[in-house]
Amino acid sequence: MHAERPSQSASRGSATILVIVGAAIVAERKVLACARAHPPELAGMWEFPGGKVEPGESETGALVRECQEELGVRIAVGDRIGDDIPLGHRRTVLKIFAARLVDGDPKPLEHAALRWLGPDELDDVPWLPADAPIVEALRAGPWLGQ
Ligand SMILES: Nc1nc2c([nH]c(=O)n2[C@H]2C[C@H](O)[C@@H](COP(=O)(O)OP(=O)(O)OP(=O)(O)O)O2)c(=O)[nH]1
Repeated sequence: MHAERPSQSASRGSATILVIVGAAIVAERKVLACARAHPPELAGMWEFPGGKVEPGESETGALVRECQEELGVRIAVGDRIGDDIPLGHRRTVLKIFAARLVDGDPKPLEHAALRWLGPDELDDVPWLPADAPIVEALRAGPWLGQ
């Protein structure tokens, strides 16, 4: 037996990689998009709800916590959508998961606005640039009934 190698998603060399998780919450063939309220350089850009995975937290656990904090809903986390997306100059990676609502109606507790977008409406909002491959995967994939 070979010894198990350390997870490449958790570390590269000696430096820890910061993981940001986002939820593509789908209901009735629409996905929930959220307008950032802050910081000023990101305000008005749209994203998937989520945030940083805290030390000791699982990616799924972080996503459930962030959606509770940001939207006041309970979600069930499903499959990954797309690949890991490197973010900016830091050792940060974005991972998006499909999700569905289990309890509650999303409210913009931390965002400037929320919109449910069908497959023909995905270009109606200015997404954060890093989200472009995920938007394309949603447009082409099965999640919105395509
Ligand atoms: N949540 C989220 N963040 C994204 C997406 N696309 C993208 O580039 N980002 C970037 C924007 C931010 O630089 C970073 C997430 O930071 P954040 O401020 O939402 O994370 P957080 O809630 O844990 O942070 P904090 O305000 O509690 O410090 O990832 C996305 O679709 N969803």
